[in-house]
Amino acid sequence: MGGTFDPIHHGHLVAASEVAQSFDLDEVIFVPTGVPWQKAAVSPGEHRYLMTVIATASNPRFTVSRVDIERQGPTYTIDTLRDVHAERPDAELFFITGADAIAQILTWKDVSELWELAHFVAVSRPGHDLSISGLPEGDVSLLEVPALAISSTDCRARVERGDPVWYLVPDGVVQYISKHHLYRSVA
Ligand SMILES: Nc1ncnc2c1ncn2[C@@H]1O[C@H](COP(=O)(O)OP(=O)(O)OP(=O)(O)O)[C@@H](O)[C@H]1O
Ligand SMILES: O=C(O)c1ccc[n+]([C@@H]2O[C@H](COP(=O)([O-])O)[C@@H](O)[C@H]2O)c1
Repeated sequence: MGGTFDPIHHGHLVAASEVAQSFDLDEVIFVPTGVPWQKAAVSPGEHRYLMTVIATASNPRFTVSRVDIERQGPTYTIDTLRDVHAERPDAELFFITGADAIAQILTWKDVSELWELAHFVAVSRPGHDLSISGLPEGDVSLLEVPALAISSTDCRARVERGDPVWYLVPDGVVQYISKHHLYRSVA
């Protein structure tokens, strides 16, 4: 599952867990983006990586990869999938996205080659239509998951305002955000 994870929240974790169960996956690799070229300024990759490690540490099937944060330049999923394939040449790869991301996928780099590298699974997300018009149906699956109306944008805004993010993100991530004074314009 690729994402900016700024910060990782329970919407991400539920989506990953539901896809793992539905598709009988051995492992879900969370891949924090390095430089997400379709997003404005994001927190340093190392913070996003460490929050993702903290959030996933208790699940033996969840792991975190550094391939995107260690690659120079903008992050493209075509490179993510090639790197993960190189590390696990025998694995069948699935790429987990949300309904908002799948709607944008035709704008991604080398989109026509993505389908050869992985099967794409798009999960439902409150406020976004789950549809696949224009995408190769056999290469993309749609999955309804329990609706959690959580976004990283809202979590960041809550921290900035001094509102709690307990229960929106894992406890360890709340503590990490506080310890490193993330998302506050005045530290
Ligand atoms: N609540 C959610 N339910 C289902 N999928 C989600 C949810 N939040 C994020 N996703 C999906 O997880 C992936 C990574 O999301 P990302 O890290 O960009 O989080 P985000 O909450 O969308 O962040 P931001 O608000 O900063 O844009 C994307 O494919 C996104 O669609
Ligand atoms: O390959 C691309 O061009 C591309 C463009 C936008 C997003 N992505 C990937 O989509 C995933 C979700 O991205 P985001 O920015 O919504 O967190 C993440 O793995 C990104 O690297 C990929």
